[in-house]
Order: sequence, then structure tokens, then C-alpha cells
Amino acid sequence: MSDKLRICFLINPNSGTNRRQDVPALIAQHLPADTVDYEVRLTQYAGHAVELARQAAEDGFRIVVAVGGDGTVNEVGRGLLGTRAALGILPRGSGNGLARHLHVPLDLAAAIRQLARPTFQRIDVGYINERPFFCTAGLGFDAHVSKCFALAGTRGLGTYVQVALREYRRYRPTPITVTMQGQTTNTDCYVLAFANAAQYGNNAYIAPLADISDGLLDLCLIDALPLLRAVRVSLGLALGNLPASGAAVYHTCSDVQVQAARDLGFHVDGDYVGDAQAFDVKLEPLALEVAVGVKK
Ligand SMILES: Nc1ncnc2c1ncn2[C@@H]1O[C@H](COP(=O)(O)OP(=O)(O)OP(=O)(O)O)[C@@H](O)[C@H]1O
Repeated sequence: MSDKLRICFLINPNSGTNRRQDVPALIAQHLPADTVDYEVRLTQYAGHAVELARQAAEDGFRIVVAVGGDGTVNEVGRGLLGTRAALGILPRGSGNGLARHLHVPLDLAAAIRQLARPTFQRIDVGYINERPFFCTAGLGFDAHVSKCFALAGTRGLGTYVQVALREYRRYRPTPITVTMQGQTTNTDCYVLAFANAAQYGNNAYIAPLADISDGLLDLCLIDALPLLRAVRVSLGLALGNLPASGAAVYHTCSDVQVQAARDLGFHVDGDYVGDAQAFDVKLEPLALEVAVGVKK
């Protein structure tokens, strides 16, 4: 058996805004053939990457690379849970939250070269109603915007901002009860974010202090969003100082239950999942291995 590093690339051909990029050609050009054996497999439908990732792990690949955005990363990560393969990322989405958090280069050639000399690290995995997430999950306005964004027809930051501004005028908070560490609080939910990583993507820092391997989720609650506060939240997201701005309330915990007064939308890693009234959110420490960075 060859002792070359075995890497399987799973490409979501529908991800990102730059679909003309020839990723297989870039991989062939930038992976050293003397030390790496690789295969490229394409996803054919939403959800396919979960099965492909599990199969690639069974086939004995050491690294299984999600080539796409956070939705594809989520599917590949889910497929790899409980296996011996590590998740790699070639960031090709519009937000690339987990890739940015893990300092994966956004330049694909550089990211491919890094995969040839990987460092392995374990990260925590969050669950919302049994559904794994690696970057962020959330209830309220951000989930609602994800739902509308998915229906928008075009992708990218510009569309996202347009959708968010349009929906901001209509969206109203939902009363919720939050239980954590034995304490129950009644509040309103405009946004309740559960952050494993620091950002949503596009360097929008919802929880800049989040540490992806500390065994804790950073909760960020925004109970209402009048105009002045919306400006402070937007600046806080962009500048990475939302906690210090006072426009949101933060907690850390590994286990939280939320009961909403009416159906409330939720997302995992930026993809809208559905509506529910009861949410059970947990963290499994260090449950996924990722391949990042350059071996020193
Ligand atoms: N072959 C396919 N056809 C249709 N949909 C697919 C296919 N493969 C994957 N998908 C779905 O496409 C969705 C969006 O992909 P992804 O999140 O990777 O890209 P993106 O939305 O452009 O990036 P970002 O999440 O960074 O904005 C994923 O949730 C996945 O389920």
C-alpha cells in the first residue's frame, strides 16, 4: 500500500459566485503527485455530499475536502462524524465562515497547496434539534433571511444585504423562554445565535470571542432591533466588536433549551432548516477532525 496522503475532493458545482473556475484543473496543477493521491467526486443534489463523504471515509481517504460554501462544508462534516477521516475545505462559497475561522486561504491554489502539507486539529460540533453545525446556528431574523435568500434566485453578499434590508422592515421579534445552567429567562428573540466559530461568513463577527475547541457555544441574543441598534449591530458585526458595543447580550454554555411562543425559523451554518417551537441545542467537544494550515 502506498504511503502517499490520500485526499478526496467533493465538489458542489452549484456553490459560490465564481462557477467558471476549473477546480479539478487547479487541483491537478497544485497538488504534488509524488506525495499525494487524490480523487475528485461531484455532488449531484442537495444532501449528496453527506453520503459521498461517508463513502470517501470508508474508502480510506485521510482527508475529505468540501469544495463549496458553508452548506457543503456542513454536509461533508456531517458525513465524516464518527469516521477516521478529517475535513478539509476549498472555500468556494459566498460567505465561507468556517474556512475563514480556520484561516484556510481564500485563494484556491494556496488552499490546495496547504492541503498537501496539512496540520490536523479537532473542533467542537454543535447540534440544534439533533442537526449538527460547525460554524453557527440560529433562531429568528438570521434564519428568516437565510430562508428568503435561498428563494432570491441570485447569490452573493449584495443579494444577502438586499434581502436583509427588505425583511428588516417587516420582521417582528418572538417571545421565548431560554433555559441554561438551571436558570430560565423570559425574553424576546429578534436573533438568538449559537456560535461555535466566530463569524457567519464574509467576516461578519457574530461572536468574535468564540473558540471552536473550548467545549462551549457562545450565545448571542438580540431581543429587539430598532434602527439605531441595527446600525450598532451592523457596525459591531463588521468591526468584530459586537460584545463591547452593548447592542447584544452574550453567554457561554454547552447545553441550552429554548421554547418559543410561536413557530420560529432556524438555520444551521447559514442554511434555513425549518420552523419549530422547541429547540434543544448542545455541543459535543472535539467531535470532528479538520485538516488546516501548513505543517511547520
Ligand atoms: N449538485 C447539487 N445541486 C443542487 N444543490 C446542491 C448540489 N450540491 C450541493 N447542493 C446544495 O447547495 C447548497 C448551497 O451550497 P453552499 O452553501 O456550499 O454554497 P453557497 O450557498 O454558494 O455558499 P455560502 O454558504 O458560503 O453562501 C448546499 O446546502 C447543498 O445542499
